[in-house]
Amino acid sequence: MLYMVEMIVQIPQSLDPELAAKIKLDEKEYSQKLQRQGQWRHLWRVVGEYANVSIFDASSNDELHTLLSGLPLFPYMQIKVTPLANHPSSIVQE
Ligand SMILES: O=C(O)CC1=CCC(=O)O1
Repeated sequence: MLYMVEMIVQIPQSLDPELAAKIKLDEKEYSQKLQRQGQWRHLWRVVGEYANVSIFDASSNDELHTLLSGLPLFPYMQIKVTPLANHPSSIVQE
């Protein structure tokens, strides 16, 4: 199943900058692993915001929740999930 996932990152100013840098590196590694596995299909930056829009492919809501809650930045993000269905006019059916 495909999901549109919108993430807004809000790292507190009080967080140690070295720790913040480490979490961002871990986030990159984690996201690239999921992208290589095909579970994180698209990752787009929202222009002008510390936010992204992504497309995930997960077998269930529970699997998606596990993937998202494993994000190193999870404690510092607002996440909105929208499940996607095929559009009848689309020439690509997933
Ligand atoms: O910078 C972001 O939008 C948060 C993020 C998600 C995957 C990644 O590598 O960074």
